[in-house]
Amino acid sequence: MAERVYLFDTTLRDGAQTSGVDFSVADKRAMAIALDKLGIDYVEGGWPGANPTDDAFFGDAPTLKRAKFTAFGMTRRPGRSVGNDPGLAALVNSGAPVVTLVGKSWDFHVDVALNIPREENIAMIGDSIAHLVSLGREAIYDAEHFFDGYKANPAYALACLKAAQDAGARWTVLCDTNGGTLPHEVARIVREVTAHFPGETLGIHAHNDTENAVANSLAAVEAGVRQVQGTINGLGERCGNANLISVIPSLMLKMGFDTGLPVEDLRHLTGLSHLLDERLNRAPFKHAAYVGASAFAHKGGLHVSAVEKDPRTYEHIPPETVGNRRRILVSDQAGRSNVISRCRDLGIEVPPETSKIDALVDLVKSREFDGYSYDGADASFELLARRLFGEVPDYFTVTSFRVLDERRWNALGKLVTLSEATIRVTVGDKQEMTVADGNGPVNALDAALRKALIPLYPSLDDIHLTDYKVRILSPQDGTKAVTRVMIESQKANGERWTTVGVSPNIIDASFNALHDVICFALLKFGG
Ligand SMILES: CC(=O)SCCNC(=O)CCNC(=O)[C@H](O)C(C)(C)COP(=O)(O)OP(=O)(O)OC[C@H]1O[C@@H](n2cnc3c(N)ncnc32)[C@H](O)[C@@H]1OP(=O)(O)O
Ligand SMILES: CC(=O)C(=O)O
Repeated sequence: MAERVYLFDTTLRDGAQTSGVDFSVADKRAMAIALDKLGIDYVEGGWPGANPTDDAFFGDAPTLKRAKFTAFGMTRRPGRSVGNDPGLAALVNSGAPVVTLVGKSWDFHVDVALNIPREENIAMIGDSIAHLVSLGREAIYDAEHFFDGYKANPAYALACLKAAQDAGARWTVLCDTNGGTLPHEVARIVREVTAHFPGETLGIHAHNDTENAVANSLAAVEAGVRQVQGTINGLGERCGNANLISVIPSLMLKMGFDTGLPVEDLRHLTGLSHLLDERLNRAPFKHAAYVGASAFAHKGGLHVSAVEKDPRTYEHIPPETVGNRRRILVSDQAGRSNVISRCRDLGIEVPPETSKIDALVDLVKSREFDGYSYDGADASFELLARRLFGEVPDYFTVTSFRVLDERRWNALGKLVTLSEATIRVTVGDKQEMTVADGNGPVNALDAALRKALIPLYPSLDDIHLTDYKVRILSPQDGTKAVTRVMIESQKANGERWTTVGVSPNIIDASFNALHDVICFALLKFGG
């Protein structure tokens, strides 16, 4: 039977120490519930007594069905009794059934950061853990800087662990607080520690300062620890903590451990990772292992050709196992297989003549050479393919446009820049000329184009531009540089699509991308 490894999530505590992260009580509640639903064993909610958010969160703690809700804090202050320590009192009063206490285990830290006798630190650990245990709490000792401490003074580091274990700690967790320990050192030290304490009482808490937090956590489990601490998406102080989104499937699928989660539930990992990004208002990291949009995205022609035959040729696991999906990209690295597969995904019927596919591959490559990028602009790729296959009607022709920008002092004595666009459009035998203002040249052009087209194609009325990105492709050319514009649009029904335009003239590049926005909308949603 597979051995059990316990999962401890500290997204809401160490994750809250990430620069730029500021959880609200509602964020904490949503994440705690999601972590519980996944089946994490311990959910550390924060540090009661440290700030009003954590006080409010613990004051009205979510009811977790499976996970043990955990409070975090530190050992008693030097020179105080446990019964007279406001920090410990806040932890006890939080009502959390489990309390994690951070305490020193590196003699250097005891000397420098606490500046107290080394025996007093050991007493602080033992007294504080015993106090919690006497009050019926499950107590966990996070041995801060354990690996650095063990390298400097193994006897002292082990004595700190012993104090916690003797006092009744359920777990003593070996922390690589500065994140500088490498996997071979973690493996060696954990093996040595398991000669003194059973692995079933030991945990690992790894920081990512050498990009090894996940590797260190897996090495520690391999060497004997049975609890892994980490965060969703690797949040945490400085470079972050071990990313549980990678740790969990690696433990289960690659190392054969039981984490208490059924393998089928790994499919929730991608959603959980995205939920955190949404709460933090961050774009998901495309290249994240297992759950990123690129984790199973195939670009090279040789890869796609083989993946089409059997995905195992270039995929370490089936993407669906973790709730992800395969993506076939089309770019200048593509061959026929990419293009055929992409067309199929987009519901484009692939013509039987290989010459048409070859023509599409050549067209994609030559447009990418000019600066287009179809990797992230599916709508422009679909239009390119369907145009080549003769499937896109001539909805409208823009015979000319003109954009004027004027910077002047207005009647109120304020400096303003005004934009105005004039556009001439032919639709069938009708000709339209419209003029519109905008808060910039692209906005004015967009407004003028819609003004001309909406009376003829009312379905365009509920389309909004949700993102507009400009990239300079030849910075060495200074202001003459070629620019690439990507526009993301959304219809009121929530559908989103991205188009691309390229030109040395930024207005022209924007117009090309806008033109595709409108053509794609007409193709998909009709007039
Ligand atoms: C490795 C880790 O990530 S541990 C978690 C770190 N997380 C945080 O610090 C976030 C939350 N922290 C806070 O809000 C605040 O630091 C508080 C409320 C906990 C404490 O605030 P303050 O009382 O103002 O103390 P401050 O933060 O300046 O310094 C920490 C104090 O704790 C002492 N201390 C540090 N570790 C320990 C420990 N394990 N046991 C007892 N005391 C400790 C320090 O020596 C220092 O004491 P001093 O004030 O006498 O110099
Ligand atoms: C406890 C903790 O966060 C650390 O030692 O890194």
